[in-house]
Parts: sequence; C-alpha cells; structure tokens
Amino acid sequence: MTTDFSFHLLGRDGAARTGEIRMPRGVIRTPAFMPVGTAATVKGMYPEQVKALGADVVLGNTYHLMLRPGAERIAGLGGLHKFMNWPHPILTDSGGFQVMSLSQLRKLTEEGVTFQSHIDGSRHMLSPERSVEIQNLLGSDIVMQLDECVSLPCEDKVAEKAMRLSLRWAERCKTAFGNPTGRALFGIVQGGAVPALRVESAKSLVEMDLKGYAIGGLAVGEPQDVMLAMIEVVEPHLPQDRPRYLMGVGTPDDLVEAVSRGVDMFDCVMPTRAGRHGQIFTRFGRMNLRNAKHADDPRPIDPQSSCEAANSYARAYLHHLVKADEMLGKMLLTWVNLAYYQELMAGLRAAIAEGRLKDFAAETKAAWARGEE
Ligand SMILES: NCc1cc(CSc2ccccc2)c2nc(N)[nH]c(=O)c2c1
Repeated sequence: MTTDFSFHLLGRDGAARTGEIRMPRGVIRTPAFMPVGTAATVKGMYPEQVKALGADVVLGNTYHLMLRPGAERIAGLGGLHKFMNWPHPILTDSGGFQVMSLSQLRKLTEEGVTFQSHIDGSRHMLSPERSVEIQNLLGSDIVMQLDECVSLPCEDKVAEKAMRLSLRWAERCKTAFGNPTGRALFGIVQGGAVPALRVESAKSLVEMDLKGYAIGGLAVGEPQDVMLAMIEVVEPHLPQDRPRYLMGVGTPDDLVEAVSRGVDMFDCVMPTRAGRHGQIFTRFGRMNLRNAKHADDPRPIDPQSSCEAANSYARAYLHHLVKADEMLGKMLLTWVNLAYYQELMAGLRAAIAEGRLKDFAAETKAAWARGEE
C-alpha cells in the first residue's frame, strides 16, 4: 500500500504543535530541524551519521545540483536519494533564493529568472515549470515553489511586487506539479515586513490548497523581533492541519521562539557552517574552540551528550584541530552542532507533548545564559 503524504498533530501547547509528517520514505517528527545538504552532501557528515543523530529529512538544493552535476544526470543515476545514499525524505528548495544570492548577471522576468552559473559562467534559466521539473528529476519528496525573496529592509512596493510574482509562480508550480501520490508541493509566504502583504500572501496560497506552507523572506537581515512579529501575523491565516516551514532559520534561540509561535519545520546552514569554523552550540550556549582558553583544557565539550564528538574528545584536541585547520576538526564540530540541534528539537517535541513548553524554553535559555557549569 503506497502511503500518501499526511500530517498528524500529536500534541499542542499554546500555539506550538508537535506532530508527524508521514511519507512513503519515512516519518518526519515535528518540530523538525532539517540539515542542509546543498551539493548532495551534509558537509563533513556520513549520511548514516546524520540519520543516527535524529534527522528525519535533509535538504537538497535545486540551484547547486542543476549546475553540478545536473538534474538529468542525477535522474539517470537513479535520483538524489540513491545518488547520496539517503533513503529517507528529502526537501528541495526551488533555486530562486540561491540564484538571487549566488549567481551573476541574473535577469528576472514574469517567465522566470535567467542567470550565469557562479561555477563556470554558463547560462541557465529557472521558471516555475523548470524548477518543478528539476525537483521531480531529483526525486524530491517535498518540492518548494519558485519564489522571489527580497532582502530587508526594502520599500513596501518592492515587497509587494515580489509577493505578487511569487503568488503567480505558485499557481504555475501547482499546475506543473500535478497531484503525485506521496509527494508534496509547499507554497512560500512572502511580503517582506509588511503585515497586510504577509496576510494577503498567506490567504492566497491557502486558497490553492497546498500540502504545506513555508514562511520565506525572513532571516534576511531583519532583527529577530521583526521576524517573530511576521510569524505572528502569518500564523493565524495558515491551516492548523498543514505543516509550517520557516526557511533558513536559525539559531537555537530562533528555533525555540518560532516553535512557540506555531512553526513546525526549520533548516539553516548555521550548525554545519559554524562547526566548520570552530563555533559550536551546546546546552551551555555558544563556544568558540579557536579561543586560546581551550588550549590546555582536557575536558570534553559535554560529558552528558549522547554525541561521541561532544563526550569523547578533549577541548584541547579540538582546539588544536581547529587551529591546524584539520578536516577532522570540521567533521567533529559539525557533528557536535547537528547533534545539539536534534537534541533541542527532541526536547521541544517532548515539552510540547507534555504541556511544559514554557518551562522548557525558560530553562533552556537560562542554561545558555549561565554558560559553562
Ligand atoms: N534566509 C531565509 C531564506 C532561505 C531560503 C533557502 S532555504 C533552503 C536552502 C537550501 C536547501 C533547501 C532550502 C529561502 N528559500 C526560498 N525559496 N525562499 C525564501 O524566501 C528563502 C529565505
């Protein structure tokens, strides 16, 4: 029996929810943090390790994979799951955000966006239809609509133009995607920091009856309070029985605050990118292992962590690896960060299920503020 895509709410605590997204390739426990696997790899991690630390889904990137090695090539090799040895759910972004942030000589029209590859200068086009086609070729389980994300601050009319274009592109993506069993197309709410635009975007997308709704265009330069205010504006207009995904967010504090306001899914390069640079996230808050104060410290990062990278290696050793720019340092600290993010999400899921989210959030934040025990 083929499982279709379904979302089940298992518990609520205020606006916060815990649940499960059930798909043919597996179950995504929410609230969920989704490690970013841009070029068909979660940098520095074996896929088995990513699964073992609790990630149910990873992210792939249409922009990067269409440029290298190519969507048709990955399809010819059996699709992205087989290519990267990740048999569990994969969510792919539509590519528009990365085009605007990475490529050169880009031209955006009603049809789509043309651009030059940041890798070899070759010219490419992404339309709503081509983005859906590429994500289908990759075999993506959750497909994101093509959208236009504006950075903040920006003029209201700029945000309005991008929001309305994104709505027209959502319609075209829905037509191109069709209704395949077991796979989902998510819309992306845009509208900058303008409440009325955010509400119009959410209401229009909900009328399209999509399987899930992302909140885009946040964590693009605005302060955290503006981001949280936009979540509060949008949330009441999103259906309770569909997942909500806040794109490209964020720090552990962002996750706690956004979960408390009703967000179910997150992705962010922060834990992997910061780990590669020696910056780690722990239940005592942030640490920079480049700092000389760790040079003679024989203690592991956190003896109580279930992650071997956090409980079995001396800070002095990790400091040495970071200073020497050793590959193993990047790998171990990426592992530390992803393990902590998953530990935090598991804690949030349990706290919501037991109706104690407020206490969990307060205790977690207090531990970050206290720092090292
Ligand atoms: N920083 C915010 C952010 C991040 C991403 C990228 S999320 C991502 C990255 C890699 C792989 C999968 C998803 C976005 N993607 C889209 N389509 N629209 C946005 O408004 C947006 C905003």
